[in-house]
Amino acid sequence: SKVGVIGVPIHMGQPRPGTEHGPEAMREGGLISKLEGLGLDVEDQGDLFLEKHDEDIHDHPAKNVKNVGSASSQIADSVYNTIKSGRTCLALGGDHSMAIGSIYGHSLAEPDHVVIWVDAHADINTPLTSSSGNMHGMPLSFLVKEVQPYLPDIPHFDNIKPCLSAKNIAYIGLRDVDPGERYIIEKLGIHSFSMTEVDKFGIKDCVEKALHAVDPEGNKPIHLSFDIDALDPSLAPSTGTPVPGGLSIREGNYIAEELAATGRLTCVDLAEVNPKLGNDRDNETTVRSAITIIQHCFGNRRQG
Ligand SMILES: CN[C@](CCCC[B-](O)(O)O)(CCN1CCCCC1)C(=O)O
Ligand SMILES: [Mn+2]
Ligand SMILES: [Mn+2]
Ligand SMILES: [Mn+2]
Repeated sequence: SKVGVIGVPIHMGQPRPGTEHGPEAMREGGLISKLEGLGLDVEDQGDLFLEKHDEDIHDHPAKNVKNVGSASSQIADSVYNTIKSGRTCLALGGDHSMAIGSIYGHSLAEPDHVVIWVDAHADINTPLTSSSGNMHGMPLSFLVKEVQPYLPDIPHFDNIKPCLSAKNIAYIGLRDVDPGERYIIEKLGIHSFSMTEVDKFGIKDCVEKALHAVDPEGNKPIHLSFDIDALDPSLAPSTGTPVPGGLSIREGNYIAEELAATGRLTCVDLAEVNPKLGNDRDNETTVRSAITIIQHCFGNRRQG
């Protein structure tokens, strides 16, 4: 099958420089040849050239809205075009604000797609519920229709429209959720399999329940937004917001294999790899984990 790889060198959604080097780190780790080794037709589109802007709004609760808004439009165009060309899209981050554009672009091509969000965090703060103002903690709030009444005006996001229903999202791996996010998740009934559920039910049941919850008929295109910090920090130390007690590589691989097995995985984000954090060994470990997850999203199976 055909894959289109897009580098998304964005870091403005969070304060720690380095996520803009995530795509190149994954390429240097051999990602493209490993995907080709799976027999895939891989088109590496290189990194998006994200326009740089001087921020013109300084009193907004969200930081860098102009740069993130501009990047989101560019990402959406690129993801849309990739999917419309008949390729599964692989978007390499870059911080998780990249998902605003990747999910919106996916929804333009496949309006009824569902989202599996694998992350230590819920990333659904609004600018008003966020205590940090960092937009990598907000992407889903920009996309979920039911949250819109709670959002303040957000300049520079005119091109991004809410495109998701709460019932079409499921979380796996949560273990650091802010109060405002918890309120939104409960109020909207967003399906959530935190590390508690992973421990309680095991990963097989969590994946099965998550998929059934968002797509009971098993016929919708799937968007996997995978934040590398979903994995245990021992597996992904080079990331900006690590939280102990994360997914094992076996659990991460299992999620990827099961989504791949549906044959409906249409867009994959791999977010929050920051090669500037930690030492070389930490970088290698993190990049290797990211590549392993991606390989299992695209057909590699532990059974052979
Ligand atoms: C949990 N929410 C955080 C982290 C967002 C992580 C984004 B991701 O893309 O990596 O998942 C953290 C907010 N906390 C900061 C420290 C004090 C308590 C709140 C936020 O800044 O909104
Ligand atoms: Mn920078
Ligand atoms: Mn996270
Ligand atoms: Mn995230």
